Amino acid sequence: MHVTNTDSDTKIAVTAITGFLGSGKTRYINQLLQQTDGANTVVIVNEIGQLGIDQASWSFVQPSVILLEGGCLCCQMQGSLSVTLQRLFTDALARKIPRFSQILVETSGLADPSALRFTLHTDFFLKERFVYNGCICIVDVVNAQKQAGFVEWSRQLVQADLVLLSHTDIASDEQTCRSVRHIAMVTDAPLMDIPAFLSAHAPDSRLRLMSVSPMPRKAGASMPFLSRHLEHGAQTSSSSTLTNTAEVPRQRPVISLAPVQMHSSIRIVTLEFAEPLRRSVFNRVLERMLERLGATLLRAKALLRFQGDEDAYLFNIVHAQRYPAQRLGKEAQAQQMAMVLFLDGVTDEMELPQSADFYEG
Ligand SMILES: Nc1nc2c(ncn2[C@@H]2O[C@H](COP(=O)(O)OP(=O)(O)OP(=O)(O)O)[C@@H](O)[C@H]2O)c(=O)[nH]1
Repeated sequence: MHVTNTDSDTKIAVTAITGFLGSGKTRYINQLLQQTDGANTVVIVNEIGQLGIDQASWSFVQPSVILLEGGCLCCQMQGSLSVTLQRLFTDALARKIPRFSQILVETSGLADPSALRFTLHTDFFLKERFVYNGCICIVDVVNAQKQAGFVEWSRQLVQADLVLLSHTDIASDEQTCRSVRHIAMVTDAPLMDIPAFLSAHAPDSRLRLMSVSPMPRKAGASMPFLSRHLEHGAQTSSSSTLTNTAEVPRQRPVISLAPVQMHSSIRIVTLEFAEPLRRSVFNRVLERMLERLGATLLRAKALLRFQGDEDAYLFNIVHAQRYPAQRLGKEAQAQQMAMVLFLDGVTDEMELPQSADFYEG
């Protein structure tokens, strides 16, 4: 990572936050924004094969989140990223949205983050106005051994300027040591565990660590600030949205994605649910599904509602680890219910889960 003073003083800093499926990117950015003045920051979240599931967990923290969904940054979404960055710049210039000094791009768990750098360096408009500020790669030390076999894991790590270790609170010392040794074989980027990183740096110096020089914030500028995009129906492409669910949740369009997509060897299955589920049936079917999928399941995420309950819930599963469901606020009420599964090693004989399974149980 090398940023000249001139660049970092005058251009908007763009930082890639990468890491394999379920490594903890969303959680890390949430923590970072809670501890810093997120008002000068825009977050762009790239999701592959998902229906705004990450956006649901975002809307708690701050609404300056833009979702690029339906494909991967390194494959289908590069054009949408350019358009989104251009649009942000011109809207801030025209004072349609408050000024911001940095952008965090959360890549999908399968993306090659070099696509971001490439886009910023090759697009003339972007090159003049934005500066690549480096790449933070989050590595889950509990699952690093399993994930290191995937080319995506190494590609992300190779691009890292800083490696942050997640799940150290639940990892054994042995798991952490082995993961650190493995990481060191791929990159010589500095490495820290996330709690240590967050507590060791005051918010300002944390931003500077990635060579960001925060610009003074316009007095009175406050979030939420992206509603204009919605008012003008600003969609960057048919498969991406520029949206602010916290402010106008019901305007978010429902997008139907291909139910099965591939990314290298990984199969991405999206299940959509039209009606709230019965909790007991869901739990039973989920257990059965996890057992049946076994080691083929790399990651599952779901945003669901249940009969007799107004709230929506976010479910996170990483390999065999099922995290406690997270109750979401009212903002998530209008969001499409969906479950996304990332599978590896699926054979043709294997029956893929269907949304109907969760109603029949
Ligand atoms: N105990 C613990 N749980 C964590 C940690 N980091 C993430 N998690 C949990 O792991 C699950 C996945 O975390 P996310 O932040 O959604 O991961 P992600 O990298 O954004 O996931 P994808 O976008 O699907 O690749 C969530 O339930 C998190 O709360 C950590 O350091 N410790």
